[in-house]
Amino acid sequence: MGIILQAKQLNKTYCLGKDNHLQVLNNVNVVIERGEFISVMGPSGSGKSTFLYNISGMDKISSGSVTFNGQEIADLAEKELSSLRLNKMGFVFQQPHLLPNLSILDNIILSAYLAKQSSRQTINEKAIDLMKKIGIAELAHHDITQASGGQLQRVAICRALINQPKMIFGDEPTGALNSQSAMEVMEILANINELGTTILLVTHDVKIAAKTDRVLYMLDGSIIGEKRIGKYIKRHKDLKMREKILSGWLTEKGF
Ligand SMILES: Nc1ncnc2c1ncn2[C@@H]1O[C@H](COP(=O)(O)OP(=O)(O)OP(=O)(O)O)[C@@H](O)[C@H]1O
Repeated sequence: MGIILQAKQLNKTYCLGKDNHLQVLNNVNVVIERGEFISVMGPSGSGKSTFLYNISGMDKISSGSVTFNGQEIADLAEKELSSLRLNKMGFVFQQPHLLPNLSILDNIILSAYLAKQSSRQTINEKAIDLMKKIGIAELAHHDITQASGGQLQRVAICRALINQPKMIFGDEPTGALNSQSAMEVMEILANINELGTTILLVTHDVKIAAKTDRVLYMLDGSIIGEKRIGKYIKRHKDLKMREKILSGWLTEKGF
């Protein structure tokens, strides 16, 4: 398998003004193996999103080290970093952030055009294929106003997958969805992970975390514990047991 991402002594401090600094990440160490499906939990304000932005190169670390695919992110020039995010990483946020003047298909293929990896025809075929797998092929030529929240989040997942990333980062990807759509999106992410893509997502929801292999618990900018629950096997009884184990563990942590 091997390591895809490693953070060592990662610190992030925001400057709020003269002599006013806020340390949000505090000596965070983490090793993520290829193919893992990880969730990050913890109270509001504990630093989960900041952690995600700093390990994915979306924000600049203050000190320490983050390596992705063996490459030190802080050593990359802005152009190399953009290329890394475009070609090797996929992002899904709480809101899909789609462009309103483009069709759903064009929203999905835009980053593939920017990546310039394949011809226009190949990209279109790949996008349609992805949309079929994710159950939204009929929406290809629709406007984004013609789709539901759950469908738009599937569009965002297709967009994140179009350049075949090594790893997907999700910041509350199911946070704005009703429980049924949230579970459907989680099934899609679990299937993507089964095919080998590493996934890390931030969530407040035990039901979401119960479908991941390992849960990191963040408090006051540090990872203070982790729970390995292994690969999710799609059996209802098994899921209930995983939720129960996780809930007990989170209660111990004071969540
Ligand atoms: N750009 C910024 N400038 C200054 N402070 C920030 C910035 N971004 C985040 N913070 C602060 O960092 C702390 C951690 O925020 P972060 O969003 O990472 O927490 P979180 O655990 O993801 O919270 P939530 O669960 O509510 O989304 C908070 O105190 C927040 O106010």
